[in-house]
Amino acid sequence: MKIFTSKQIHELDTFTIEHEPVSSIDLMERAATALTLAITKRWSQTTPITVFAGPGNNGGDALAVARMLAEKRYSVTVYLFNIKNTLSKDCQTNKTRLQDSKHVKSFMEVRDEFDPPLLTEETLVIDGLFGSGLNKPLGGGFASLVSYINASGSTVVSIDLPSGLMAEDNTYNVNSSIIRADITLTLQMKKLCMYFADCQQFLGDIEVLDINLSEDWIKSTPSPFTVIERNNVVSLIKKRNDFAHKGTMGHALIIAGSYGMAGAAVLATKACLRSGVGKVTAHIPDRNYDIMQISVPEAIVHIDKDEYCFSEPMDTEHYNAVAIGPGIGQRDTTAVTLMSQIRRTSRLMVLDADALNILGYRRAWLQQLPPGLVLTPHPKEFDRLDGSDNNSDYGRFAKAREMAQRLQAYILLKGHYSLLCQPDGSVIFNTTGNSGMATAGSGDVLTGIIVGLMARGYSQAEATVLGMYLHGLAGDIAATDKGCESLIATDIIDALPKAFLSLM
Ligand SMILES: NC(=O)C1=CN([C@@H]2O[C@H](COP(=O)(O)OP(=O)(O)OC[C@H]3O[C@@H](n4cnc5c(N)ncnc54)[C@H](OP(=O)(O)O)[C@@H]3O)[C@@H](O)[C@H]2O)[C@H](O)CC1
Ligand SMILES: [K+]
Repeated sequence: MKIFTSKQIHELDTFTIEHEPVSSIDLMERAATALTLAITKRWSQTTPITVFAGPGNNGGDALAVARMLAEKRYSVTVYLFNIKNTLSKDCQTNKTRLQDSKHVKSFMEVRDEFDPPLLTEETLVIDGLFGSGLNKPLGGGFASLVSYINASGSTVVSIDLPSGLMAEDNTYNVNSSIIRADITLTLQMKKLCMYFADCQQFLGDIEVLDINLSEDWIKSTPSPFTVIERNNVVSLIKKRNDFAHKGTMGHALIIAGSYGMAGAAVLATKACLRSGVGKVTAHIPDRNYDIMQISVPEAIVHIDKDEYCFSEPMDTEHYNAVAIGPGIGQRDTTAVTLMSQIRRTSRLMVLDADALNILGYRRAWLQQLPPGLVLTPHPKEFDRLDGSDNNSDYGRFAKAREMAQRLQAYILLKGHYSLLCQPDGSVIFNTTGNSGMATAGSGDVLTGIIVGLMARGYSQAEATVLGMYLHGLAGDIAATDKGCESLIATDIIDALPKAFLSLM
């Protein structure tokens, strides 16, 4: 599924109006009908409703919704903010239609002075101040109104977007000037900001309302940003050959787990074995030998000459894919060995955890990375690689996208919605997964899955897409059983079989 920018959605709007054809006011009426239905489904006629409408089409939607609710005998009070004395054409038409309707309890057009009405916990506020046409953070009277609504304790339904929230980049926005909605009823499709963790505080629950904008336009218009859907993943899954044996199903090498961090190696290795690969070799320091042999009898164990850490590069000819990083630590020996391992490895490679921290603390080395690597940073690891404290998820996303192009790497930025930035500039968002997966070892599991899939014959793009989807899906399956609070990384591994099966 594609994600479009607000500028593109505006074009989609115009295209639909021309080609369906439908008049712009009728399209607004369609949107308002869907919005009204979503509201009446949730709240009964006894709910007192206060509608705040802005001067653009978001406000037009709100006025139409107010009229429809009033006609359904809801008690509706409406404030239309027309500070500049200009309303969009459809907003103006809906103002007239509202004034002509006999059922609206009270309608007030605000030109300058505004005495905020009493809002209680019983009030349902419909926020139609600004939507996708917002062009800068709210200030002045609008910022005060937003703070007033947020402090009121009323339930807030936002139309299309919480007013004050930009559809894409909120890096320089002012949090106190953004509506904190309980529900956002967004039109036709989710906007980019809805995939970022730091915007969730404003959005509440999101419901997407289909208003039948042009399917043809949506199909034929490219977007660099997409969301993985189940059918994309199902079509990626390779069939196993009936005559397969372990020698033909790929051999993964996992370099992980310094002394004291054996668990990271164990988790990555187990997850790798559960991802369909033929064989897995774990390269670990001597001290972790028994732990690995006992914990994962299916693994082949290769011992480093150092008792405690990764200190000698491996010959990787015999492997199909290599993962380096979980729990390897950041000793200087390991750092130097990591670089020489990267240089001499011609196989598909995923770098995670300490491998990324080592690079993050020696950023000059980034220039030496070969193209085609898979990097799986969480936000802090990414910030180290990037050398800055990114203070917004959009900012981090934009930089990861740029870095993936610059390094020609596949950067899988982990988060509530993990996203994969590809060397060609495209970004794929993943929506499987849950907050229970924010737990130690979860990332090691993902690395194990990805290296297993690459060893099994998937390309970097396929393995990362399938890997992040499966990882999240296994986490969701595990959470139905264990709940989010108690979920641990091992539960994700244990749910991998069910996750695979659900896609077959
Ligand atoms: N395709 C769809 O999904 C449909 C969407 N609809 C609704 O339309 C809005 C978008 O409407 P638009 O008129 O483009 O924009 P807004 O209503 O969000 O806002 C425009 C007005 O807001 C003023 N503005 C912008 N930023 C600020 C600010 N920081 N402070 C004060 N005022 C601001 C702007 O004035 P300017 O003079 O700055 O241009 C405009 O007056 C979408 O969100 C949906 O709700 C359709 O109804 C159906 C199809
Ligand atoms: K809004």
